[in-house]
Amino acid sequence: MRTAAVSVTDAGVDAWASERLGAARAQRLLSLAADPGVPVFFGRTDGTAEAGPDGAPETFHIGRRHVRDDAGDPVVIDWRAPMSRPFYQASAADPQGVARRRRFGFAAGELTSYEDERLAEGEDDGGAGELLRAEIERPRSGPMRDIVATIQPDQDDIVRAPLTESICVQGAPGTGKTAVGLHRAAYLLYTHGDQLARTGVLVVGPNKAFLRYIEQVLPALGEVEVDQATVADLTARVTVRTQDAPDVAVLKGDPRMAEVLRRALWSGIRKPVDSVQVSLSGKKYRIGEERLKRFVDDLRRAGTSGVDAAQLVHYAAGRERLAMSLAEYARRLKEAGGGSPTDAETRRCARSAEVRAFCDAVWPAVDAAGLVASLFSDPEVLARAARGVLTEEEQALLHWPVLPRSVKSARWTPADAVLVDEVAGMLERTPGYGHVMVDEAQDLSPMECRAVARRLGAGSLTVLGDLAQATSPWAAQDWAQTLATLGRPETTVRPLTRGYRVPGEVLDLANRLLPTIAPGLGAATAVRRDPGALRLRPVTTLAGPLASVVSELATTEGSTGVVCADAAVPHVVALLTAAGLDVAALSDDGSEPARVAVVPATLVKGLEFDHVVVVEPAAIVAAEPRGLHRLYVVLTRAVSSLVVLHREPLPDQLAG
Ligand SMILES: Nc1ncnc2c1ncn2[C@@H]1O[C@H](COP(=O)(O)OP(=O)(O)OP(=O)(O)O)[C@@H](O)[C@H]1O
Repeated sequence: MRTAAVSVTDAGVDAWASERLGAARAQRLLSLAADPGVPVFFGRTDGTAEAGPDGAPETFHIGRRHVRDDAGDPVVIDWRAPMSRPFYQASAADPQGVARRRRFGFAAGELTSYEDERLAEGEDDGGAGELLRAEIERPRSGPMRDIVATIQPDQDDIVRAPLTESICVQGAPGTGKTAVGLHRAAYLLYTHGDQLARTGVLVVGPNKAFLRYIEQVLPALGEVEVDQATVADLTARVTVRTQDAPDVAVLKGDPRMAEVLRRALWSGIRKPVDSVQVSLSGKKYRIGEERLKRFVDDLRRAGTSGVDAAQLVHYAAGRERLAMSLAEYARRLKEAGGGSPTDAETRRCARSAEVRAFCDAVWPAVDAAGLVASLFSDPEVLARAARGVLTEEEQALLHWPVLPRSVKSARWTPADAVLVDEVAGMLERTPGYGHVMVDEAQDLSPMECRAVARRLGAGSLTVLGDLAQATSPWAAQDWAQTLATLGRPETTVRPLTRGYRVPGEVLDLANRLLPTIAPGLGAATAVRRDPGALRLRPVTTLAGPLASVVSELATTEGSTGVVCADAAVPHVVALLTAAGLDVAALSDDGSEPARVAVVPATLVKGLEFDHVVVVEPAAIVAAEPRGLHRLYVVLTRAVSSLVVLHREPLPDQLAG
């Protein structure tokens, strides 16, 4: 196929055609470029004799993309094609026409092993084969890998759900939520490529370190047309310079703020107090006050009380339509007098100085950041918009203690940026994607959910998260509220319960926190156990034991994360560096993590390391209000081994 693409000859029709052909050929070659580290296929299904044509059993190889032979017949089937489905879904109980399933093991592009399940003879490994274990335990370096070779049936159900279906996946740590979400995006792009190429796919993640970690997965799957962003990226309309205190952040993330902003915006519209004279192709027409009032009222109603949110007239569009209403009215007057003004003349009238001046007076142009700044700067302005919605104490929390010299130079916070974006979304329609995937969704505030919902348009949603890992102060107790605020209240919540990442011994430890942090939420069951995976080490001094553990791990293949309370990061880096170890702190600028990385506890969510050393759990718990939730996240990052070093006693819940 590569040779055929290279040898496409340029018939030399014209320069434009040649250029297009060249671009198409380059694109095709890119899509055919093989990663030498991954095989052309990783699985095979042999059909039962009856299932094949002429009674002969059919054999399919399954791979990352389809491959044809010279005659154009398929030799490898794309994992996303309907024909590949039995590879993922067939079982001894429901063989789906598959007599034997074979999985291949590879290392550095070389075939190293294979594993068979003779489904026709009632034999299947229940998704716990050696190859799955080997794949999970393969040492990690760099970004996240795809799991196409070993997607499990419950995961596959989610990956292949129809595009129109919005899904919320509630899954314990390491159950494959992120992996499943990304594979779903790849599946949807494959299955509905034309539609999604127009509307796009958006992946929303918690921070840059996380996006960096997942960014390679989709290109590795052959999909490149996906935008990846944090909520901060999506709402970057003002320069964020500082953080809010937690109580202020909670208030600014509260959905009541949307009502306050809505009122503030639309209450800026004033009643016309006089008639207006407009000119249309050289003649002047007077429009009476009552008629002007009706124009304004009708448009305001269309902007504030539509039956369907999608039909609401945006503020800026309302302004344009008001100008057009005046011009159209003048046109009708002129026509009644026997004139026949053209569309261009009518539009010119709508842009005329008199009409502009009228619109500026009754329907003033609004700057989103300016509106939020005026609310925070002027208690009276805020009180008018917030009366009956926020208490006086709450209003007081929102006031800026020091007024900024300009809107631009204000000390905006991340929560403010979301509010500014909310206003911008009322001013003008925000372009929406055809599918939006939100990871770590348990941490979004209601106002952040609204920001994501604005990008959703008419599309569908994949929400991934774990209520037990909710560390933000506005954390929800259940998914209903989040899904409603994301604009898809009817979304079904699907649990994933098999833990792939974390060995059973480590998961058992972390699960002891669950009754306290998320009562009622089911614990995951680990697919693997390893007696050596967990070491709890009380110590009297930190420096020596830490250096010796880390230097021991540094000699192993794969990645090591030393996780500690954020404030302890410089100290831990200094201790390890003084011991001659090559370590670096992980930062949130999206740069590549070091092979041995010191990771602030608040940045570790969604990431994983072959080996994790947790330093002083009590300090991690003490650092924030939802510290036990944070500790649960921290304890569930290890693929192969977890060492816990502590001078202070472990939290009571962990003592088993
Ligand atoms: N079917 C699978 N085959 C092989 N590896 C898998 C499979 N499912 C998940 N994994 C691996 O398990 C690890 C955890 O997956 P992932 O990060 O998607 O979990 P998660 O549910 O998002 O976890 P968390 O909530 O802790 O962030 C990853 O290394 C992933 O590649």
